[in-house]
Amino acid sequence: MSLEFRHIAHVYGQVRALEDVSFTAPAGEITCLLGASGCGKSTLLALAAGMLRLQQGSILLGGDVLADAGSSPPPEARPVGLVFQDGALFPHMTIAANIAFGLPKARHGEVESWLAQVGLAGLGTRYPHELSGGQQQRAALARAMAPGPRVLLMDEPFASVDIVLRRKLRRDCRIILRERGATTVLVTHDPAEALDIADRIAVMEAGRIVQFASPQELHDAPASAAVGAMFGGAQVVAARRGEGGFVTAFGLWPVDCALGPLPDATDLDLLVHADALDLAPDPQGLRVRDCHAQGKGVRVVLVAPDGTEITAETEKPVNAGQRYRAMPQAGSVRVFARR
Ligand SMILES: Nc1ncnc2c1ncn2[C@@H]1O[C@H](COP(=O)(O)OP(=O)(O)OP(=O)(O)O)[C@@H](O)[C@H]1O
Repeated sequence: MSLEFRHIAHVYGQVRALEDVSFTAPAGEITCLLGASGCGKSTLLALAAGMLRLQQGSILLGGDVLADAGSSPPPEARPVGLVFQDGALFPHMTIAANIAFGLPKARHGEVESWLAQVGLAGLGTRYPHELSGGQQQRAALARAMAPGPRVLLMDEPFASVDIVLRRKLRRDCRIILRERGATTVLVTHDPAEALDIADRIAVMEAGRIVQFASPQELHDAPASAAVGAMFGGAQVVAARRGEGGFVTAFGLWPVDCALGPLPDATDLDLLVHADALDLAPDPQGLRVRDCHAQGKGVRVVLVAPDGTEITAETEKPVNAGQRYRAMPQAGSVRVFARR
């Protein structure tokens, strides 16, 4: 069952948290709301959950109105499951009792199979404080999913778990959610997490959706330089269209470094991947500020005379005492009109 947001706007007093947000989380898929702190992700989720009343717009579940400005059913009247950052298990109940909580008595026999599904077989008699953070989150996931909600809303569900376990947990979680066919909306501020778990990503900026696309589409065709820079080592370089190329703080870059059509604008943002920059010694070039071997390659931070920095990735360490020219490879730079 799809979850559709239509023209949602929300204010807290003078603060405009959401402005004309419209998108559809497709049935059975995982949709991530991704954006910096304060962009409105949690507000959107709280509106869907019924923890906030809708002020403007409507939310539809499977094509039927779930809530609008005239009617906003409370959370318990909505067919949605909720998972929050801290898991929020009931501390005085065992894990099994937590999972059984939302189930009718006749279905309590299903608890064991839920424990097994989330990798907690044999731990049902423990209390939440007797589990690790990751185990608690998995129990919270099982508790939210056991009643079979048509929609699952998750706000930073892996935030309290360490980075190694987090990766495993979200991959397990993706498999369980996809197998169950739950329509999921998950809030995160971490682009890597969104890429790892989502079928679709709604990228938010200051209360608006700036792009709604699959991870592949975001990688191949970001809507702006800022969106592109969120994913995978790319950086934004300010430039001006000039005679023979792009005038940047790092020198003149030839037009053939551009990928795809050029926008009809003078002020530009260039999206450049660190590993697409070639460095060549140049006494008039950029100063090396840092050179850090990371195992796979070497990260080199260079500084232009005006203090602007750029990062390159090279195979071998550079000479920190030398100056270098940084030149993007042909066809490696996406060019956007500056907004
Ligand atoms: N109860 C509130 N009263 C006033 N302003 C609020 C309230 N809740 C949120 N805001 C403001 O609304 C905007 C959106 O907040 P929201 O919590 O939805 O963002 P977010 O993207 O989820 O942020 P974070 O990642 O930090 O949780 C922010 O400017 C925030 O300061």
